[in-house]
Amino acid sequence: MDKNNERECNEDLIRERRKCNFNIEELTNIVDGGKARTARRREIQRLLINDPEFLDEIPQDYMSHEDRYSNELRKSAHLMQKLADQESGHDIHQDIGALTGILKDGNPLMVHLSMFIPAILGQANSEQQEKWLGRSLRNEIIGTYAQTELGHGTFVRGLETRATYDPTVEEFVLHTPTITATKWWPGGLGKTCNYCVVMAQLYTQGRCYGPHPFIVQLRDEETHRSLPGITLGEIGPRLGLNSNDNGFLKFENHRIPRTNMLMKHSQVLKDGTYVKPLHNKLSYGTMMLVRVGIVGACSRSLQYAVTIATRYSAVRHQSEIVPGQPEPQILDYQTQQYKVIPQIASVFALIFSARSLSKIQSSVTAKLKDGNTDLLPELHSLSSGLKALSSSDASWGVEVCRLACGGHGYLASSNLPRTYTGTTCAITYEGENTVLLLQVARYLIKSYRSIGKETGASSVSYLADQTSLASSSSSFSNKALVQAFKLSALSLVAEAEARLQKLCDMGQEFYHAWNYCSVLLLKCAEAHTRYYICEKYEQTVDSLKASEGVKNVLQSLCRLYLIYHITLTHGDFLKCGALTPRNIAVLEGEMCDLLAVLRPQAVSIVDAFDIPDELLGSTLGCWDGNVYQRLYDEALKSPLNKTDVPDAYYKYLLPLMKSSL
Ligand SMILES: CCCCCCCC/C=C\CCCCCC(=O)SCCNC(=O)CCNC(=O)[C@H](O)C(C)(C)COP(=O)(O)OP(=O)(O)OC[C@H]1O[C@@H](n2cnc3c(N)ncnc32)[C@H](O)[C@@H]1OP(=O)(O)O
Ligand SMILES: Cc1cc2nc3c(=O)[nH]c(=O)nc-3n(C[C@H](O)[C@H](O)[C@H](O)COP(=O)(O)OP(=O)(O)OC[C@H]3O[C@@H](n4cnc5c(N)ncnc54)[C@H](O)[C@@H]3O)c2cc1C
Repeated sequence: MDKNNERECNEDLIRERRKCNFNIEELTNIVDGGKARTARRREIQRLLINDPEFLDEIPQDYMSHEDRYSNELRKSAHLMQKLADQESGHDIHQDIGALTGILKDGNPLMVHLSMFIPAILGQANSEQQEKWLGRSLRNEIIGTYAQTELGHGTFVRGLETRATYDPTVEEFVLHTPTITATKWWPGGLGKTCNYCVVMAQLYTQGRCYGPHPFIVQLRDEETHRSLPGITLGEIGPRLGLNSNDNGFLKFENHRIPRTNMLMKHSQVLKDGTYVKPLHNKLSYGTMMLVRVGIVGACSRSLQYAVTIATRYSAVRHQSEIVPGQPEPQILDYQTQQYKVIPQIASVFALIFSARSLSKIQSSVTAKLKDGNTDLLPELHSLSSGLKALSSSDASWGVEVCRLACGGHGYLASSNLPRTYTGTTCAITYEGENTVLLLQVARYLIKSYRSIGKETGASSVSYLADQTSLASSSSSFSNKALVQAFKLSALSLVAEAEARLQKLCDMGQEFYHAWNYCSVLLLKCAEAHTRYYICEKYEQTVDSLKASEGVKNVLQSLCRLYLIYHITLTHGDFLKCGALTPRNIAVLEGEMCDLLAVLRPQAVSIVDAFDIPDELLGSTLGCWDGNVYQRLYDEALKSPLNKTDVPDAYYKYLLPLMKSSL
C-alpha cells in the first residue's frame, strides 16, 4: 500500500491524518528503541512480506487441524531458513518483535527459539554449548522446553519425572512413574521436535536434589521416529495457538549420558557426587528470561489490537450525537475514546517498562558471570510482576479493542479474536499470574520486614519511606501522581504485613496466615508493580529528548495512563489518604479532557506503530480504511459460499422440512 497515495484512502482517515501535530517517524523510532532498530525491523518485515511463501492458500480458519499445523510448519521452516541466510552479527532474539504477525497462530518452532536455545545458553556449560548450541542455532536439531506435567505446572518442586543417576554406567535413567508425571503442553513437542530440555527431579546417591534441566534426544535424527522408551503425541485443540503441536511425553526408563544434565550451575560428578549451584533457583533461569521477553511481546499484541480498533473507530459511523445530524465517527463518542485511547497509553507503559526490565536483566546477568547472585531475587520479583501485569493488561486491552469494534470485531477476519487468544495464553504460561504475583508479595513482605538492612534492591527501597504514609499531596503534577501510586503500594504492603503479623500473634502458622491474607497480598503485588510501571513511564517521558510535538503527545498519554489507573483502583488511594474524594473527582474530569486532547492524534499515534497491513492481517484495521469491501471479500472466501445450496441441506434440512408433510 502506498501511504502517500491519498486517493486510495478512506476520507475519514485522510482527515484524521491531516490533524497530526507531531513527527510520526520520530515516535516510531521511540517505539522501536532508536532509528537503527526501526531500520532493522523494516528490513526484516520487507523481506517477509514480499515473500509469497508466507501467503496462505486459504484462510487458516478453513483449514483442518493437520493442514494448519503443516502450513504453519512450512512457513516457520521457511522463516528460520530466511533468518539464517541473513548476514551474521544479528541477535535473532532481538529480531523476534519484527516477526509478530507473520506466523499467525502459534508456530511450532516458537519454543525452540524462545526457550530451547535460551535454555542451552543459560544452563549448559561451555562443553555442552559446544555440542548443542551451534546445532540448534543452525536448526540441525529442533528442541522444546518440557517442564509442565499433567499433574503439576505451577509447583515446579512437585514435578514427578525422575532422572536417577546410575554411576556404574555414568547414565541418568529418565522415568515417568505415574500418569500425572506425563509431560504436557510443551510447544512443538508433539510432532516437531527431536530434542528437548526436560526438567526432572534429580536423584543421586539415594537423595533427591529437586528439579534440574537435562537435554534429551526424543526422535531419530534420520527417520524422525520416537526413540525406544519414549512416547510422544499432540494434546489436541486449544482456545488458540492451534497451529502449534503442543505435546505430551512419557519416559520408560530411558537412559541418557551423565553429560546430558545441563551443568552450568550444578553438576553430578562421575561417582554421583552432587555439586550444588551458587543459588538454588538458578535452574529456573530460562523461565525468568522468557518472562522478561513476554512483557515486550504483550506490548506488541496490544499495538496490533489498538491499531485495528483506532482506525476502525475513525472509519465507522453510527447513531447520532446531535439529533438529526449526520452519523458521527464512533471515535467521537467519549465512551469509545475511553475504550481505545487508554490502550494506546498502555502500549507505551509496557514498552518503557519492558526496556527498563531488560536493562536490569542484563546487569544481573553480568553480575552472575562474576558469581554474584545478590540481585536475583529483585529480578525474579520484577520479571514476575511485570509478566503478570503486562499479560493481564494486554489481554484485557485486546478484548476491549474487540468490543470497541462491535460485531465486526467478533469476526476472525478482524484478527482481533486471534490476537486475543494469542495474548491471554500469556496469563497462564510461563508462571500463572496469580502465582507469580504471590511471589512478588513474598518479596515485598520480606523486604518490608528487613527495612534498614541494605540489600541494593532499588525497586523496593521506597518501603522504607514511612514518613510519606502520612502525607497527601495537593499538587497534581505527573510526579505527584506517581507519588500517590507509591503511597498506595506502601500502605497496602504495610496493611498486609500487619494483618499477617496479627494472625501469627493470634497463634496461626505463618503459611495459614499467608493463605488467609492472599487476596490482599495479590493487591499489594499489583499496586507495587503498577507503581513501578508508572514511575518508569513518567521518568522516561520526562527525560526524553524529543521534539515538542512528540513530547506533548507522550506527556498526555502518560498522564492519561496515571489517571486512568488511579480511577480504576481509586479506593486504594482514598483508603491511604494519598488522594481525597475531591481529588479523584477532579482527576476524573481531567481524564475526559485528556481523551478530547488525544482524540485528534489517535490515528497518527497508531500509525506510528508502523505495522504493515500484511502483518496486521485485519479487515478492520488496514491503513487505507477500506473496511467494508474487505469484509465482503473475506466473507466470499468461506467454503460454504462455493455452492448456493450446500450438501448438508439435502442431507439434513430437506428431510426435516418434509417430515411433517
Ligand atoms: C528470549 C526471548 C523470549 C521472547 C519471548 C516471546 C514470547 C514467548 C512466547 C512463547 C514461549 C512461552 C511458552 C510457554 C512456556 C512455559 O510455560 S514453560 C513452563 C513455565 N512454568 C512456570 O513458569 C512455573 C511457575 N512456577 C515457578 O516458577 C515456581 O514453582 C515458583 C517460583 C512459583 C515457586 O518456586 P519454588 O521452588 O516452590 O519456590 P518457593 O518455595 O515459592 O520460593 C523459595 C525462594 O525462591 C525464590 N525464587 C523462586 N523462583 C526464583 C527465581 N526464578 N529466581 C530467584 N529466586 C526465585 C522465591 O522468591 C523464594 O525466595 P525467599 O525464600 O527468599 O522468599
Ligand atoms: C499455550 C500454552 C503453552 C504452554 N507451553 C509450555 C511449554 O512450552 N513448556 C512447558 O513446560 N509448559 C508449557 N505450558 C504450561 C504452563 O506453563 C502451565 O500451564 C502454567 O505454568 C500453569 O500451570 P498449571 O497449568 O499447572 O496451572 P495450575 O497451577 O493448576 O493453576 C490452576 C489454578 O490454581 C491456582 N493456583 C495454583 N497454585 C497456586 C498457589 N500456590 N497459590 C494460589 N493459587 C494457586 C492458579 O492461580 C490457577 O487459578 C503452556 C501452557 C499454555 C496454556
